[in-house]
Amino acid sequence: MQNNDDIIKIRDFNGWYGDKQALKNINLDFYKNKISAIIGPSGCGKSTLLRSINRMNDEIVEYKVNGNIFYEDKNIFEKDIDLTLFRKKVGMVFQKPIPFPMSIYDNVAFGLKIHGMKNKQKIDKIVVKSLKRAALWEEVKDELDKSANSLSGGQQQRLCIARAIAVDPQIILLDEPTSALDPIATQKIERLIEELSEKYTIIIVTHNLAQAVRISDYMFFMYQGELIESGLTSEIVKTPKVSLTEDYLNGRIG
Ligand SMILES: Nc1ncnc2c1ncn2[C@@H]1O[C@H](COP(=O)(O)OP(=O)(O)OP(=O)(O)O)[C@@H](O)[C@H]1O
Repeated sequence: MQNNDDIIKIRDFNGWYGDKQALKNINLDFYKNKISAIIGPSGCGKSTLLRSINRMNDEIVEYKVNGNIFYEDKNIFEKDIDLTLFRKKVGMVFQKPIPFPMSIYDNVAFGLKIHGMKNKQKIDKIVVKSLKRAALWEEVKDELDKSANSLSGGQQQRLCIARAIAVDPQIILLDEPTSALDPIATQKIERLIEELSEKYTIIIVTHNLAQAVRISDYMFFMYQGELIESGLTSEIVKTPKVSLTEDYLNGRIG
């Protein structure tokens, strides 16, 4: 793993919901322009870990952490961090595609306007580019003014990805992005994720082991709040070092 550039470093990291510890002494690196999959059985802490990376869990009052997460060597818990700017760089896509109740165009332009962009031509250009990158352009180019709610679930998820891309992130966090989608839409999103990794760092939480094996470069297997094993997906799948990982891969737990 040493030959890669790390973009996120997590060190001695713990997270609690009230008294319940959800993350236990997590230490790991996520690498630039790679697809990293966080896997493990339900309740093992995958989403909590993902939502800690862009401080999304700050919104949960009883959630407390200690330890450190570094984004490009800057501690994300430092007081002077500009959270809006930080989340622009570390975007997130959720399990259920939830477009804003507005047009397709406005959904993608939304973040740009929030961040103060006013030049209509520039916004138009980025909207088109983002929809193309999210592999949605061909399907929506003649109906940009239509409500985003008129799109199918798979199209809505690609729209949410376009919305995340529009503000020029470095990292895209995806929390079970295909679990509400049918197999064809899932396949499209998987192909898209692979394409996106050329430009972005992708961290995906999935309970779908086959999906993690198909698309990820690195795997992070969690169990009961702990990181049990991590490494190249191809190596972990072939020769897991820890028996718990082997049990999970063989469907004996989870
Ligand atoms: N808002 C919350 N308040 C209290 N406990 C929570 C909260 N969110 C998660 N937990 C608990 O923290 C633990 C880890 O949950 P988390 O959602 O991170 O797991 P997960 O691996 O993503 O699970 P799943 O695959 O089912 O989504 C679980 O025991 C869960 O019940």
